[in-house]
Amino acid sequence: MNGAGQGNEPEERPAETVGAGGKSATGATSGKSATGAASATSGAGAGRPPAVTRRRMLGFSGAGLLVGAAAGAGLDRVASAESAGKDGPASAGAVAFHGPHQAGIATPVQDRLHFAAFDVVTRDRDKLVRMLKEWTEAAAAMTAGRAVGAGAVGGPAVAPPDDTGEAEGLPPSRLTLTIGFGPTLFDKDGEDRFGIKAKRPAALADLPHFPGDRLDPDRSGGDIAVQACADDPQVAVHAIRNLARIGFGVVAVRWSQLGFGKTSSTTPDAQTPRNLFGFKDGTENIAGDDDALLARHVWAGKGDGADWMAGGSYLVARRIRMHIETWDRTSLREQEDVFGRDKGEGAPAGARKERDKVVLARMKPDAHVRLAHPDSNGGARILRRGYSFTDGSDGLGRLEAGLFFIAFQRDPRTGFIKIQQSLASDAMNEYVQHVGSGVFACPPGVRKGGYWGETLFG
Ligand SMILES: C=CC1=C(C)c2cc3[nH]c(cc4nc(cc5[nH]c(cc1n2)c(C)c5CCC(=O)O)C(CCC(=O)O)=C4C)c(C)c3C=C
Ligand SMILES: [Fe+2]
Repeated sequence: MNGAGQGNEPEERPAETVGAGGKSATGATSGKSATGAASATSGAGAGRPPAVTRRRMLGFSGAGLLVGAAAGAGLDRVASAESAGKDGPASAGAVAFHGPHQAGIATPVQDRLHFAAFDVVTRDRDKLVRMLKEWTEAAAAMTAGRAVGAGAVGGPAVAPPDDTGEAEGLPPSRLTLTIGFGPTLFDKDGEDRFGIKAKRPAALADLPHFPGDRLDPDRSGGDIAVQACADDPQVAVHAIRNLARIGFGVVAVRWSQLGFGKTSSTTPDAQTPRNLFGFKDGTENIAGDDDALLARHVWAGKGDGADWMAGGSYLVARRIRMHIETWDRTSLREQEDVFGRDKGEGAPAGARKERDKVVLARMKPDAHVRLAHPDSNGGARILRRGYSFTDGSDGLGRLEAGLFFIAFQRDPRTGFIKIQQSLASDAMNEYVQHVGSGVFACPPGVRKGGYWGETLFG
């Protein structure tokens, strides 16, 4: 993966490396940095391995960290030279925030997710835009491994800190923040709260009811969604928490979801991850550096009917409960028939290796892969970026576990909706239930000096 698909330009940022004892490369252990910004060397980061830390890193040129468009070979090399910690070079890297497309779509998938859907609680368009600008500044800082504003301890003692502080001392962890706008932002019960109703893309259609859906309204919808992905859950949670704090009075969290163990990747050369059914998941996903497939199936284009979305993409999220106890009492043969791939290797039915040619006719007619395959859906393809979740148990001795399915596409009507309609006869339906849902228009990437949603509101 070389980041070509993402297209975000490399950024060069000065960075400060901190030793295990909390002593910075400048020799300072606490107090003000060269720019006067405060930095704390104890607390969350104490005792952690040397790493590029998320603190005030301005004005320091001694230990430059090149942050690339994606955590490709070049980035990893620099990160390992400057900042490899116990989690390895990849987790120390930063992913560029600015560029033609938002990061978090075609960029390599990180290990952890914190997804949050917000309701806008004001009717004041100016306030909303102001918040989006503040969010953008905070997002650019956090993804680069810096604290928000004056940081956790850099502001006046009489005011709440600009940054909540729990990510102090942690590396950027490849944090990406991806924003999307839901249908209700444009039109809530017929009301045009922010003067953007006419700009609602036809592709941002409400998802229809699918057979078997048991959607919880408290885990569905939302005016704005933010997908935070990182290799460290604390970094992802810190990002969402700080955006929610900044947005107080303008937005309120409607629902959120934590995820672990990515179930698809955008880097086919890496080992394919497994889902909670124990199967390799993401084998046939769109690769993050496949510019032709991304242009055709993932990025919205200028001629697609909503100019402000050109370079953006549509995110569909589904909280899918997996009845793993039932699954675990199912024979191996039945499990493999359900998917049409074998469990050990991930090979398609009748083949030996994961990447062997798929012959749909060798699969059961109701096999998941057969029904989801482009040949069964008029060529439809989506980029999957889902995560497993477990949210405790349900009081009936069952784990509340499943897949938080996320897919990006150029148009949900010809992407997710088309495929999900085919999956009505999926053998897997006996073992899963869709309990949450959302669809969001993710605008193009942010130019330097711009803000999230500028093409829509500007
Ligand atoms: C509507 C889209 C899809 C939903 C919802 C979905 C749920 C879901 N999938 C798995 C596990 C696997 N899916 C696999 C392949 C696959 N799935 C979809 C779409 C949806 N899945 C597509 C488009 C594909 C690729 C089909 C192809 O081109 O061959 C696989 C096989 C390996 C792979 O290619 O990824 C597995 C395994 C679960 C567990 C799940 C809901 C809980
Ligand atoms: Fe699937």
